[in-house]
Amino acid sequence: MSATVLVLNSGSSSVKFALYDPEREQELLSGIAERVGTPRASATIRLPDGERELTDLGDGDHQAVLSRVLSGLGDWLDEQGHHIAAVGHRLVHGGERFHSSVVLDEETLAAVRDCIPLAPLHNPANIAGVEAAQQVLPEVPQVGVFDTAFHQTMPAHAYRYAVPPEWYSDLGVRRYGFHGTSHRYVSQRAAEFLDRPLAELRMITAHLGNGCSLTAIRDGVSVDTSMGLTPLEGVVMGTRSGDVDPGVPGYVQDRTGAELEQITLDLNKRSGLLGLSGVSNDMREIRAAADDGDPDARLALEVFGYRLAKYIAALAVATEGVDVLVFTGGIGENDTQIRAEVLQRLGFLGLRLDSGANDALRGEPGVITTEDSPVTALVIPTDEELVIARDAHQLTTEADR
Ligand SMILES: Nc1ncnc2c1ncn2[C@@H]1O[C@H](COP(=O)(O)OP(=O)(O)O)[C@@H](O)[C@H]1O
Ligand SMILES: CC(=O)OP(=O)(O)O
Ligand SMILES: [Mg+2]
Repeated sequence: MSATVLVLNSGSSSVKFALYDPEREQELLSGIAERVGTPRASATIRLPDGERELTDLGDGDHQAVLSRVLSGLGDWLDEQGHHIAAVGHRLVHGGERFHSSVVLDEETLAAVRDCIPLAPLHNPANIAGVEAAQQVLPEVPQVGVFDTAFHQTMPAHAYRYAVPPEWYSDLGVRRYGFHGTSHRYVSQRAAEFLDRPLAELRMITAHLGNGCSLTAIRDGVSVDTSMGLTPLEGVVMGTRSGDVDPGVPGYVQDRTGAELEQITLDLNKRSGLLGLSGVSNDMREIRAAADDGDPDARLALEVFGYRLAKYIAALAVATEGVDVLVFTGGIGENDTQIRAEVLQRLGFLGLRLDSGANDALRGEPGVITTEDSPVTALVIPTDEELVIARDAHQLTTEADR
């Protein structure tokens, strides 16, 4: 029987999962469950020989979904001679407590629960995933891999906000940063790709997916990042506003009488590319609309690109100059136009676009600047699930080594 690692990314309405062979670092299957928490929940498992649809997931909660997915996989696992030796969970917020991944026992899980107020939109669903896995696979160790952990190296001048001191001391109001698993992975892969020691590179990584964030990396560690207390701060995202004047929610409340909760939801779900374009939160659809001449879609793209370049230049202060700029995430890996625009705007920092190389690169690693460019920009596909599988494997086999 070969030991595999199940990776779970449990959101409030969807659960993404993947199964890895940790020794070969190979993904064996992946899948997604949608409309989780409703009786209409469904799941798709992508196996090497095709897709399998699972419906009839009971009441559709995290436990029912996971239990059905595992029973649906049972035969296949047996046939292949695989068993699940560990489960790795994406956990969004680990507060100041977690600087690295951790085996989830009663004590550590309680500490993750303590972080719920910091991430009320993410942590409860993540924890529901852990509890479901504990129920369904009671003998199997569970590991938590935090979005925030990689950023715990930031200096105080980068993570403190200029707000009343008890907001920090009593409430934990500070910059935490997110997508750390992705920033950590692509920074290491970029150094390997360039065959240079990571510790010597002043690097900025741009994770551009549905959520978007940038990280300044020096000596291989995060020294600043664009997301803050929550994943709402920073650059423009699919549905999130990124930075706005902190006076905006109060102003909107005064003018409309809307509840703060609703305004926060609007900033998270009805803003960003979706809010500006009025078309979609999906970059491909916005591009298509802009190509058809839609002025709002064009403006959305301009704001997105401008704000991205502006933020990269700001983070160059944290790295004290830039050697390497990395693009990743669905947009960073595939959208050649946004990469070209950002590089053109940042020409003054020493980025020289190689248009041919850039246009040719979609979803694969590669350099997109010219050979004489003082700063190297490259594309590195991210793989958060692989990192979670690696960490889960390492932490659960360490004791045997
Ligand atoms: N070929 C493409 N061209 C431009 N954008 C793309 C392309 N493929 C995916 N994207 C964009 O990537 C974003 C999703 O990124 P992804 O990393 O998959 O998201 P998530 O954060 O959910 O993991 C969407 O805006 C999508 O439109
Ligand atoms: C924390 C965060 O922004 O995650 P995502 O990009 O998956 O929404
Ligand atoms: Mg992704």
